[in-house]
Amino acid sequence: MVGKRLFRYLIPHRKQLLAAFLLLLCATAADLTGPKLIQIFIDEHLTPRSFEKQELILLGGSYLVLLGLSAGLTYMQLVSFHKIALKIIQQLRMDVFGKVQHLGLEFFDTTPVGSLVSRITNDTEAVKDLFVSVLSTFVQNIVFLIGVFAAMFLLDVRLAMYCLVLLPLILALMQTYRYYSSKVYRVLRSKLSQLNAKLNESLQGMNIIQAMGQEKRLREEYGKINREHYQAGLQNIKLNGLLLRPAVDLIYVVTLILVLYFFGIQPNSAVKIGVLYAFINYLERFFEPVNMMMMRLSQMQQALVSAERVFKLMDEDRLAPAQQGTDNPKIERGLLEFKNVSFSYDGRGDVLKNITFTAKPGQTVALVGHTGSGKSSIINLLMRFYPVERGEITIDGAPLQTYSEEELRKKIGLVLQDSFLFVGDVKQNIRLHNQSISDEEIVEAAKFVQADSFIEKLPHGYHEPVGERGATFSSGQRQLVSFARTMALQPKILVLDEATANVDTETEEAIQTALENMRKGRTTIAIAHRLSTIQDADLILVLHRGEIVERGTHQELLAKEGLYYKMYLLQQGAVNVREVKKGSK
Ligand SMILES: Nc1ncnc2c1ncn2[C@@H]1O[C@H](COP(=O)(O)OP(=O)(O)OP(=O)(O)O)[C@@H](O)[C@H]1O
Repeated sequence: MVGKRLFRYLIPHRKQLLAAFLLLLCATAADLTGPKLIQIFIDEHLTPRSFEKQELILLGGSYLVLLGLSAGLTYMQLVSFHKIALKIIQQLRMDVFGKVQHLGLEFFDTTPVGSLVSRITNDTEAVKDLFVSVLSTFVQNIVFLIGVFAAMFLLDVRLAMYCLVLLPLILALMQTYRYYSSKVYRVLRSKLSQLNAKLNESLQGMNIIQAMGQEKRLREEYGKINREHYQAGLQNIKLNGLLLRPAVDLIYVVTLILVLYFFGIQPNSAVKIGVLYAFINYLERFFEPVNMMMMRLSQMQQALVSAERVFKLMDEDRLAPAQQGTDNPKIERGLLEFKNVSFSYDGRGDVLKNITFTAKPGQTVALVGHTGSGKSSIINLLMRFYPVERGEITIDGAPLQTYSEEELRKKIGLVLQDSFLFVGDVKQNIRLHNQSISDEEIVEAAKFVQADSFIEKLPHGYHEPVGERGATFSSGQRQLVSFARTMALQPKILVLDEATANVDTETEEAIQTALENMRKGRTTIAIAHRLSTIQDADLILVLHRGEIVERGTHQELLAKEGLYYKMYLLQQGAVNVREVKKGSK
């Protein structure tokens, strides 16, 4: 199964493969003719003591030419096989990377990032070995073996027939090795994956780890997996040590003794000494490729286990929800409706229950509620990160799932609490490699969200380098850059996960002004953690355990004296609220 799929990757390269194979044949033929020439030298010149100069020059010259030819052809075939192998692996990596990009967030919720990295890098690397060294070694050595056998038959049929018995013995040995080693390799690869996952977790959360003094615990956890990895590695080495070279060597020694006993040491042996020399030479050459193959068998097994893991990832069916139908509606106005939407991440408890609301074009709808009440889940569905299974979400009257990915991403701008910046510079982070956005539009977008003033002050302005995750920028600055990025696309609908905590007053003011500007004229769905920022919202939805328990404007909700009122009270302090209420009456 795995082998078949890997084989499919070879098909586009069949012509190059054939050429490499021919080169290999020629190289092997050149290599194998050597002992034959030496046999002629021993039997026809050395034993009868006939040293005809011209014949000897011819023989010696041919031997040298053969050596040169064999070296040249070997080089060429090696390069050819490696080229094919590298191309295949390049394709495999692209395929698996492409697949991962289309997986749904549902998949990422349950798969450690480190283990994915392990599959895309380590496992494909192991598969590369299969094509780079295993395949060429196997093809080469099988050809070599056939050549050795042919030469043996030409030399002495009887001797060669005896040696044929070796083949099933060696195949049985290979099979036994494969059976045991695949088990060990599976453990080994999964431990490596776990090591990477733990490493990733430790590096990602370094600030928290250091702040909470978790270094020792994580070191211990990492150490535990590392020990298990070592144990599996040790088992593997023992298996290799026992079944690979030593077992083959043993067969070789026994065969050698038998051949010498039956054909060599007998006083009136019918076999000539030159033939015996050449035969033993061939026998040695027979075991050379067998040993090579046995050594590669370990790599092959490792590669097959890795390929199995890579293909499992490629077969993953938790895909990101895709467009359905071919209507290709366009978002023109920004009318957004949730109709009786219920949702569960795990198919057990509902985290959203019967959510129904309408955001008219240009309106701001704010989502408020305690932590875990379902605010982000509403956004996750609206962004089509998860499929809507019960109820319906429509935009401008068309169901969400009928929109193309491109239309959704272009017309719905998302600003998350934790702004993610890519490695590159500020300008690239705003443009995100969208060539339809001009430099002027970038500056315009930055000005629009008040990011311009801080960017201008950076030593390299818009070309200021950005490191991984934008770690050298403050959270407020990251937020402003991500606002500019969103606004550069001029979205029709804005989805905001408000994050104004942890920024200085000046930046907060800039952010608030930016948000106000951004919301103008476009439908906005905003998660508000601080109720003071959404008082002017057209509709406020108060969520509690996945349900909308209250809805209305700020004043209406205060008048109700329900959950919103209590939340507001907590945030503002009791005295202020009473004043606010009095003022509103
Ligand atoms: N990816 C997920 N997989 C499974 N359950 C999830 C996932 N994300 C959230 N939940 C659960 O869904 C519920 C709603 O979470 P959600 O993130 O929507 O709340 P929230 O109101 O946005 O909270 P907060 O204000 O803390 O961000 C919670 O009980 C949470 O445990």
